[in-house]
Amino acid sequence: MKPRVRFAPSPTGRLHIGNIRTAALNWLYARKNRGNFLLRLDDTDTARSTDEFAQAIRDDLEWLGLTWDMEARQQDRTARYESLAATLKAEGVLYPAFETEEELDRRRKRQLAMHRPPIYDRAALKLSDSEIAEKIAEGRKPHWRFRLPNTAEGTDLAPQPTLVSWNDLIRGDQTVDLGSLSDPVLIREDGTFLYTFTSVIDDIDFGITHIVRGEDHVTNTGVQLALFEAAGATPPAFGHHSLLIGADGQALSKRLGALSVQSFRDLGLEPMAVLSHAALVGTSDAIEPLTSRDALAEKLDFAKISTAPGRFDVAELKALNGKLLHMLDYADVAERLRGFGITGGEKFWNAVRGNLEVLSDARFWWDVVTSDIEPVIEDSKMTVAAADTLPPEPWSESTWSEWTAAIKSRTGAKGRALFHPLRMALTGRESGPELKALLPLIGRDRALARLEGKRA
Ligand SMILES: Nc1ncnc2c1ncn2[C@@H]1O[C@H](COP(=O)(O)OP(=O)(O)OP(=O)(O)O)[C@@H](O)[C@H]1O
Repeated sequence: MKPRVRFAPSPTGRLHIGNIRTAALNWLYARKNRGNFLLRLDDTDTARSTDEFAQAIRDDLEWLGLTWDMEARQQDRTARYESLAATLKAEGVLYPAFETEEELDRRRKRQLAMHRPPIYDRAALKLSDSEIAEKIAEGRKPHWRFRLPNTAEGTDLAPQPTLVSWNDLIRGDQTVDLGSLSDPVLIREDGTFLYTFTSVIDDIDFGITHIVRGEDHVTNTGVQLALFEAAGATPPAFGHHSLLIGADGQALSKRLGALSVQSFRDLGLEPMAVLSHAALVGTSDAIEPLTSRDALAEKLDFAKISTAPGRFDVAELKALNGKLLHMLDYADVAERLRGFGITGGEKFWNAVRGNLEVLSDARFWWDVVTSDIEPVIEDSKMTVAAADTLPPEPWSESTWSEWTAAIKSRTGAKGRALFHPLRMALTGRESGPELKALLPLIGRDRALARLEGKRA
């Protein structure tokens, strides 16, 4: 069966590199196995979800080339959630509870003081139908809890150790003890649904075959497996990857806006560099740039994903971007270079591509070869000799070695003493692209003037 996977962000902020890792692993899995990738916007939290964030998520995914075969928004599916909720309420799988946050907090503190685990005591399950009706008549609104299947015959309501296991695609055998958890609230007092519930219904309805997400969801998976069963559905396979943390160990959150895809776009980074980094960080593969999504998909192997948290350093991403640019052919970038006003063609691109961090850096070297710069004369004896021996045009890539051989025999200088003053005079910079490639692009008039210390 073809896999169907999904990426399910809440539209409550801009996607960060950790979210992108989840999106990339799912997308690449679908790609590798010729399956489908769904974008699901988990916007049941209406207070924090916005259309602007939803659109920004689409834009970021498109920029990365992570296209989707179908989109769903949870807000559009309320009728379906309500209908399944009604069934589960009638079956007693969902039950009403009326405690306030303060009351629950008091109980938790009491349990902790008695060295008991602070799990919900199921007091609401003891309410009779008439007590419930009375509270509702008083205008009180219930929230609804999922009765976890963790009691044994004849043990009343006391939770018993109840192990739920699955073979995780990434972490291997996993077990969650439903006996150690509170019955989760799935419907709030205002009637809105919580993620645990809506996510399962959507995964059933959309025929999701593999759920790949961050390990922040491992416990959730135990509960959701029980929910799949309560809804009479076969659960999909699950894989939980480690979370990414920032270089200084900080957690990432959409709400904080740190390390967002937008910030990478603003820096001028290439989508394939971001995608390569997102897919390979925290795996046993070296982080290297790949120029195509298909090549990245071929490399995907859940067995290679480490369970330790991955560290993300933007400096590494920038270095990766530089490596990627070095691999690109002129045809890949020609149009964008023209957009920067660069008309130097393939020769210029091949000369400078190894010295760029982001593509727009090419603009600087374009100015070096076509506009006036301030030369730096470090060693005038050397530059005078260089000006004297500068050969006539036409120039080629061999001009540089012929010319520097002539300067060397005239001055006796070699190595750095020979090359550094020439570089400083010709480019005004300590380092940069190979001069044998730059020199013909700079041209004789400009080179001569710069060697004479003139702005040219
Ligand atoms: N730091 C992270 N590293 C890797 N994956 C992550 C990270 N944070 C979230 N994810 C994954 O991103 C997907 C989308 O999750 P979600 O929308 O809840 O993101 P979030 O960043 O945790 O959001 P928020 O900060 O708004 O709660 C989930 O599958 C989640 O596991």
